[in-house]
Amino acid sequence: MRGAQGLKYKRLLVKLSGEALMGAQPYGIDMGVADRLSNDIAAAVAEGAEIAIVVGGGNIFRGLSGAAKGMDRATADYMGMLATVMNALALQNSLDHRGVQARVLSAIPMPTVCESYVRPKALSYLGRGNVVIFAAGTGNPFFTTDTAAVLRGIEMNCNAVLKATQVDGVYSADPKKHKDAVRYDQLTYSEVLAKDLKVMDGAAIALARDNGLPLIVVSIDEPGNLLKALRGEARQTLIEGTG
Ligand SMILES: Nc1ncnc2c1ncn2[C@@H]1O[C@H](COP(=O)(O)OP(=O)(O)O)[C@@H](O)[C@H]1O
Ligand SMILES: O=c1ccn([C@@H]2O[C@H](COP(=O)(O)OP(=O)(O)O)[C@@H](O)[C@H]2O)c(=O)[nH]1
Repeated sequence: MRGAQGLKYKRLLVKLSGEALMGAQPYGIDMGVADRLSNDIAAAVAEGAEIAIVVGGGNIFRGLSGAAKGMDRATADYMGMLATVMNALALQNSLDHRGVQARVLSAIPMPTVCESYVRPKALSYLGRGNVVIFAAGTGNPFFTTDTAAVLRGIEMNCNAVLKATQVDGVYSADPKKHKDAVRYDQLTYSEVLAKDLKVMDGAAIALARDNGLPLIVVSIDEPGNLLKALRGEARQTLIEGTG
């Protein structure tokens, strides 16, 4: 039975970093982690939420690392975007096994592998309760999947973008390196940019600010956090507003 009562956000864009899918492994996809994330997504869909996902590719290939080894940055970035497609297919497969219909839409057309991104098609799938997984980032080199998440979040009329990460919010400094870092419950976009808080890249924050799209940063290590975030009950940092 679908009904979105009690949800603060009905339509959410979830950004999953490639590293989230890696689990404790040094590289690649841990299907156990993909399955745990799928359980959270399935629970959210069962509550009537409309879930769109942008997956990263950092567990397989990052353009910047390729460029550091002497590749052309644009070529390396295309390889990074292809890595996101692999992650998207793994996640789709995992959702499929839970009876959740998920569609992979790629910003780089590859018709024998998955569907291509077409905005009205994506909107129609979301309206029908399908999970939509956006692959290949924005389709352009020199961008990140964080920026792709905000872009698709705006295009899909999402109520917010939720960045599912390894920390439980935005801190005054990287909490993995600074034990005394302070966690914020709420920040404005301008504060994140002015303090240079590196939880999402500046292009993504500026795009969200210019379009008034709220950003939520939560930990994915805690099972059930997605549903809590949709209800507005998760331990998180909310980025919105002016000032
Ligand atoms: N000010 C900050 N607040 C929170 N996390 C931060 C901050 N600065 C750096 N980080 C780091 O950013 C990481 C989250 O970014 P994420 O996008 O998940 O990683 P990736 O680099 O794989 O895209 C956290 O694991 C944390 O260690
Ligand atoms: O619009 C985009 C999105 C991603 N990428 C490339 O894909 C890689 C993987 O994405 P990202 O680093 O954002 O993944 P995450 O950190 O979320 O795992 C990046 O390093 C870039 O090389 C790109 O070129 N354009």
